[in-house]
Amino acid sequence: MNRDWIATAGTLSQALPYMQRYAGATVVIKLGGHAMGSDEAMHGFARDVVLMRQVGLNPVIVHGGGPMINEMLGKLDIKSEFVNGKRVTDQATMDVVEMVLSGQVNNRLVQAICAEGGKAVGLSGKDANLMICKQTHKDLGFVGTPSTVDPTILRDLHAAHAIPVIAPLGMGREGETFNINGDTAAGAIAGALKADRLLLLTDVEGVKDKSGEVLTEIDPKIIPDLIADGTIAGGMIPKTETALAAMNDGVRAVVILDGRAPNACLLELFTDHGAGSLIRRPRV
Ligand SMILES: Nc1ncnc2c1ncn2[C@@H]1O[C@H](COP(=O)(O)OP(=O)(O)O)[C@@H](O)[C@H]1O
Ligand SMILES: CC(=O)N[C@@H](CCC(=O)OP(=O)(O)O)C(=O)O
Repeated sequence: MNRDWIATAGTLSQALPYMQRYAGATVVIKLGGHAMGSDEAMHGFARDVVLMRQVGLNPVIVHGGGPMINEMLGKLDIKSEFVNGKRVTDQATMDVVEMVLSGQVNNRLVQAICAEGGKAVGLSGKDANLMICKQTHKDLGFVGTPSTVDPTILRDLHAAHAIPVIAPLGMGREGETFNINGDTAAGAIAGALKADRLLLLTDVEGVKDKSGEVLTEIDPKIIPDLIADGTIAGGMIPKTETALAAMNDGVRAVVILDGRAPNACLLELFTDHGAGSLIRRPRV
């Protein structure tokens, strides 16, 4: 039993009503490469996911791995560049991306969740036609945007009490392999599942305003203005755009939070104060 977070949360009695409220809920969690830096962080995350499953939630994990891909490309002396947060992906780069995401990062995360007592099953967007992609933009090469998402396999895995762990890769109609930005993949999967929550775990506490304060709740209507005036920039743009697209597809709420903080997901889901920046339609 994971007791650390109970100490942080205050009391178990505070958490219980939230656990009951979320019983049966689908929660898609995107774990970015920066948030899974150390083995300790990965195992801490794995423990939280196992506890979620034990109290009756249906977690779906989508991972990134940008820093790990960079490291391998560096070793192989392959240069890489990003345009608007997306990696320009030629065939040689695609081969490395697939090897690192499916062969290394996915396997390690599956292993960590299994070691903590969960039944994790690793797959990529290619498995069971989970994500069929179209090319995002010619200039980016093999970068894909999911055009058809079939979440049947994820429902089957939940019925078997398993925890799906997904590498952000997809298949093209011509049999190509596409590299999908991790946030985009998580948003597409959350939308297809009409998830109750999409948690985007990153390396900052949340979305910050101009003065650097974390915005604990954001009305989706103001996000385009925050992007236009430069308050939201860089890697936070795809995250907030993913949040808007996922909510459009029927996801109830999205939270952007610090994945490096201990018990981040549990504190978000099972405490009064939550964590990070909550994006949802204001109640009327
Ligand atoms: N308004 C903002 N609030 C918080 N972070 C922001 C904001 N605008 C830009 N950022 C940047 O976005 C980064 C998160 O995006 P990214 O590095 O792509 O994360 P990840 O690798 O976890 O997917 C933060 O580290 C921060 O530098
Ligand atoms: C198209 C594109 O940019 N794909 C990403 C996929 C991994 C990812 O998203 O990793 P993080 O979440 O750790 O940033 C990449 O090649 O780096």
